[in-house]
Amino acid sequence: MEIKQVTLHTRSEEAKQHSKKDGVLTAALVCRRVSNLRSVGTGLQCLYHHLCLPSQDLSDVSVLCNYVHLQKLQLPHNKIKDLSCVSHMPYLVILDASHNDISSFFGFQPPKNLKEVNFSHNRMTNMKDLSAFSSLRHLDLGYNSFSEIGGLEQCCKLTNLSLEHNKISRVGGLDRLPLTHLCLRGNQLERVEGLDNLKSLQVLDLSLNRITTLSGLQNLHVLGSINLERNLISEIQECKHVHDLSLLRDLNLLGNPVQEQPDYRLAVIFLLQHLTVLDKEKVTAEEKVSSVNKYDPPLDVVAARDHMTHLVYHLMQPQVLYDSTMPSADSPYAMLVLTGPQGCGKRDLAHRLCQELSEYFAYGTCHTTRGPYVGEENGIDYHFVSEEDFQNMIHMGQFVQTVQYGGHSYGLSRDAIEDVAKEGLACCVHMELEGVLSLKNSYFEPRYILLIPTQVEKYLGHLKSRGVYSAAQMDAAMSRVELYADTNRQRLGFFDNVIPCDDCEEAFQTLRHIVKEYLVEEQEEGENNNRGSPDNTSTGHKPEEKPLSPPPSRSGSGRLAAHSATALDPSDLSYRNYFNKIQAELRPPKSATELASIRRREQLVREAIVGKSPGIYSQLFKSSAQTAPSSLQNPGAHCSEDSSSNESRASSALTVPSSAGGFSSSVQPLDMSVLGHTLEALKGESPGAPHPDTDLLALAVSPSSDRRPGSNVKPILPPIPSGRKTPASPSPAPSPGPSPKTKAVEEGGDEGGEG
Ligand SMILES: Nc1ncnc2c1ncn2[C@@H]1O[C@H](COP(=O)(O)OP(=O)(O)OP(=O)(O)O)[C@@H](O)[C@H]1O
Repeated sequence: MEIKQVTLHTRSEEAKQHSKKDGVLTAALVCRRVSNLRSVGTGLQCLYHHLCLPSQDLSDVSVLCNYVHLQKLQLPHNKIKDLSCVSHMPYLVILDASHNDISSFFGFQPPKNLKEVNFSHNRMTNMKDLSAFSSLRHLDLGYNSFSEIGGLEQCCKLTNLSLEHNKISRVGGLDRLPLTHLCLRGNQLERVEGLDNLKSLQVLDLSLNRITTLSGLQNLHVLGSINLERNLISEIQECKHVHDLSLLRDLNLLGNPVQEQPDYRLAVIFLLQHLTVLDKEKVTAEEKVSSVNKYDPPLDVVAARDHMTHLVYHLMQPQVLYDSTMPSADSPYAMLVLTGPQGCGKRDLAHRLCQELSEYFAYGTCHTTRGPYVGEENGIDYHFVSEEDFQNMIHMGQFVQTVQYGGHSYGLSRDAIEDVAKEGLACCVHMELEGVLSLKNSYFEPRYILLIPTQVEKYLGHLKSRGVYSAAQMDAAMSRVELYADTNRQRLGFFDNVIPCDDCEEAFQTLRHIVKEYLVEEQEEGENNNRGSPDNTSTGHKPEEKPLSPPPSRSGSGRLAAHSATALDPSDLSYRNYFNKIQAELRPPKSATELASIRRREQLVREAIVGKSPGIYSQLFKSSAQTAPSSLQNPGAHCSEDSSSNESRASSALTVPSSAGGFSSSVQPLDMSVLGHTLEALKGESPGAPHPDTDLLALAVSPSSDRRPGSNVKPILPPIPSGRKTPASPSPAPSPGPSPKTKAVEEGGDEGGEG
């Protein structure tokens, strides 16, 4: 057996010597750089089949004419101009001549099995007919100076073609090629054309061009990845051209003007629901859910929205639709909010109140990302959750409001309120001022009671005695007392009552008294409209404690002897009715919105019962003109009650103003218009509304003034409520004479009262 070339030397040294010989490749160097020894012909002879000579400064490789058996030739990063030696290599399969000085396009006789050619980074300008190279599968012609594509028509096996970074302004001549991968990155394309018949195309790179539309891609049904980074696509509606590409998983629109569109990512994710990667970022399950909830909310999400507009849970449950023993179906939830600076004792008071008046109140357990303090119990004091779970809940739209406090997130979930409401009770929660501001912008209308420390030393002592706060935390808490006092001073009626909380027991007695006043007041069915002086400060000195009389049928006395509902039997129907009445009375009268909303909900439930549900996507974008409320774009815009117009109140339902303490909410405001459309679509009563069968995309992507999906469609909003005017609700606790320790607070109250 004869072995023609043997390589036993240190290759790097040899390479250096030969590179100095004017770039002429010698047999000796070849001899040292060949590899892949294999037998040929009769099997009596062995030859090397591969030659690899990168970065050798070679300009003359004519010696290779003698190496007829080469199958793989790699000569990248040299200075080669002439590759005619390849004409003598009939068995060549792979040729890499990238990064050379070659200007002649395929300037050699065709090796009949040539499958892969890399001519990138050369000096070629014109493509010529390659019909003699019919075995070609991979062809890389990137970084040359081609301005036109041509000569590939007969390359019937060509699957991978790269023409990146050339000067191509028009695509043509690729018809019917079996291309699976095509790269036209960095050319001068202004539109997608000439690709229509590439039925096998899976990966398309059109980045770094000047393309303005995705039209031209719609027939590429097996396309899985499109890179359009840094083009000129400016409209989300362009996605309609790739909407039917069911295998599309990866789309890159980075660096396009469309990125500036509001809600760009959610809208694209909604339109292209098969995407797993958008703009090089994985599409998360939360994003998919959020996008569907936003643009095509299922019935339960519509129901959740209704909660925000005071629609009622019970109506969604046909079995309780006409259950008269349930809390009044058309009433919103009752809520009591205790607010005040951290550590002022409001949480203990809330727990105690719920314990003592358990027939009326239950504690609304919030979620938090902070860890439990010693003695705290999960599910009782808080639902202690991870940051990730908290974020997930936000994405799923489960929170009514959230705030950041002391580096942790806190949130009140709809479930927390509903769980209490399902028991037929009013929900008692505690929260910081930012939470109150958030609720004030929602359709919840709780009673707000401010608990405020008036004696610095006592408050500090209390904070210290808890043994859980750092000095910085205590400073932060102390510094916020003035914020609360200021708010009370400057915003008349902002809090329904103010209770000094220096003494816990006294504060509790006052709180209980106030709450009882609420209940008595409501029981008297408006007979007693005098809910106290304009000064909302209460001290617990009760001028007279009014008994809360049970209905006449009830007897006995309990813990709250004069008025205790523990004496009542909750399973007793008359008790329930009595209770419902009180609970209904606790709430302000229904607004026009509530009534309209309730009517729509009833209609929706009726439709649902008879099996009629809105078709998928029927709400998509029909109403999206309103999908980015101003509050979303400008979260601080609605921090003042006074500045909120009715409409902005509606749309900024869950926004936490940033001005008060710099907190912000992560919960997206709800899109009221979606609700309106959903219901109108169901009822078919909206003359201007598109029919559910109307082409989704036509609706979704029509040109719009504000460039929002579907914003061309006039939204139908439910009527905007006037909302309860807090100042109109007088304080239930008559103001006794000022005591010295409440002076600071009362000064504010007096001011307000005079105002
Ligand atoms: N959902 C919420 N929205 C707004 N504020 C909240 C919410 N949940 C809790 N908070 C408030 O965040 C602050 C920090 O809560 P944390 O439970 O850590 O306080 P704390 O040290 O136990 O004090 P406190 O006894 O006042 O609750 C408290 O003032 C609490 O009332």
